[in-house]
Amino acid sequence: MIFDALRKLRPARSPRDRRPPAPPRAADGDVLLDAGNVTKSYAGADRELPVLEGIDLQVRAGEVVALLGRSGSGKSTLLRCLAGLIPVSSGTVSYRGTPLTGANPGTAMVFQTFALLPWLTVQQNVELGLEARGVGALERAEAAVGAIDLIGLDGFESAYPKELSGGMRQRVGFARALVVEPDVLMMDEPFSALDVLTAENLRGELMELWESGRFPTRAIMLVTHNIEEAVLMADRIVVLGSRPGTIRETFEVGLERPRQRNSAAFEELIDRVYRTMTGRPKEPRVPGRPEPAGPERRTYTNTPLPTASVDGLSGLAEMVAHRGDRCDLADLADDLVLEIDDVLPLVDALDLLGFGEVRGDDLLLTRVGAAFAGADVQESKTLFAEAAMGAPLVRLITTSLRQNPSGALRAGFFRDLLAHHYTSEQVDQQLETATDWGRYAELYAYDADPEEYRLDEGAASTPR
Ligand SMILES: Nc1ncnc2c1ncn2[C@@H]1O[C@H](COP(=O)(O)OP(=O)(O)OP(=O)(O)O)[C@@H](O)[C@H]1O
Repeated sequence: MIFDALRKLRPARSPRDRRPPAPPRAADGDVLLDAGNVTKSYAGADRELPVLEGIDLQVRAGEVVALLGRSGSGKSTLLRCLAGLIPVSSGTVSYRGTPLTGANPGTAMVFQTFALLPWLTVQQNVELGLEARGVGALERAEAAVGAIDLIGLDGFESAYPKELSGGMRQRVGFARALVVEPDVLMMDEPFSALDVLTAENLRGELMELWESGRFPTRAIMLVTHNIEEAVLMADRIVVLGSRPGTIRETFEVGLERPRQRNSAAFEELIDRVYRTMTGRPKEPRVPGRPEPAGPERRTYTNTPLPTASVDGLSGLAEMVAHRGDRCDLADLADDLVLEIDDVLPLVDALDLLGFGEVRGDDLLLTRVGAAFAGADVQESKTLFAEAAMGAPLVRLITTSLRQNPSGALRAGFFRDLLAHHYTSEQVDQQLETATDWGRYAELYAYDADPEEYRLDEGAASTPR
């Protein structure tokens, strides 16, 4: 309503207004965004590291599309490619049939961290997007007031971000995106920095606006790591696999709005998505290389260490042991109010160590996993040392140290090896895990100064 009123009020465009004339309103089903065979790589130590591969995705008017995937699967990268904020490495992204050559004129972004300028008031922050497009002061002010009203911020126009709660700051983020009336509103984990109740409230208001038709956008794209949020909000859920990010599965939600969280259909869909995300990903296919005939040997290049501490994975193993060595993963995460992103690396770690495996919806402890969960500290260290030698990076560090006469090696040596295959953030994460695991297993010790691994004194008795 407010935006309708705003449209009527809108003064003639100022001569400085550099915005292209608004395209006609897209009809439901019209393709707004079209990604064709998109790949994206980032520069690594000596080559490009693939993040997205072979992405074909269309976003149509009238729909809410959620992108789900494990941490690092490339969700934000894909969103940024679609918004034209970063260029694709190959393939095309089109907006209303025209390939992008820069920022997408039909999108605006809401960020997890709000991205507000602290020295500007709410009103000035909201006007920013319009100012960049050369919109005149009067029109800017009126449009900002409309967006501020729509998103429930009226009364806060002259407040500075530091005076606002997290929820109100994110409302400013929404108003700033909506004020440009983008065809597609893009949201990168917009609720994940907010407390549960604030997130729930804002999510609900947003969906009410969307359903009421008062929203000035024709489609929404949402990046989230929260399966329930995706099922609550989206018409279509696209699940990305990792390394590189490919579309693993697409779910049509098809549930009536407002969605009933405790309906059987809602829960069934959550379970299906959960299963897709917890199931073992297929080994990444390298273009041009034939599929391996048998299971590929695990190496540090194809099997990264999950970001899971010994304490975390032991805790999960103990909880599964308490439930009879087998439990429904989604139920467990639900009972503990854990995000899937927190659980998955622990599950991956149990799997990599041979302590657990996922079958359908369930996580099972293996025989050795059950023994590990029930062991005293010394036994658990022995079992862990044996299992950790099956983790390629831990084995690499241990055998390299054993073969080095001094029994010591700079962390930089392993950092350099990993940098050929992983981004620097992933290298740091993996070395952190390898340090934690190796120390606990008493395979090796690590000195932060001068960043050096050395064989643990008790290493002679540890497995080869
Ligand atoms: N500018 C960059 N330069 C180099 N590597 C990058 C850059 N941006 C992202 N990456 C890497 O690309 C991979 C995908 O990152 P991206 O943020 O797109 O994933 P994501 O699925 O959104 O992850 P998360 O859920 O953790 O936010 C990660 O390994 C990340 O470290």
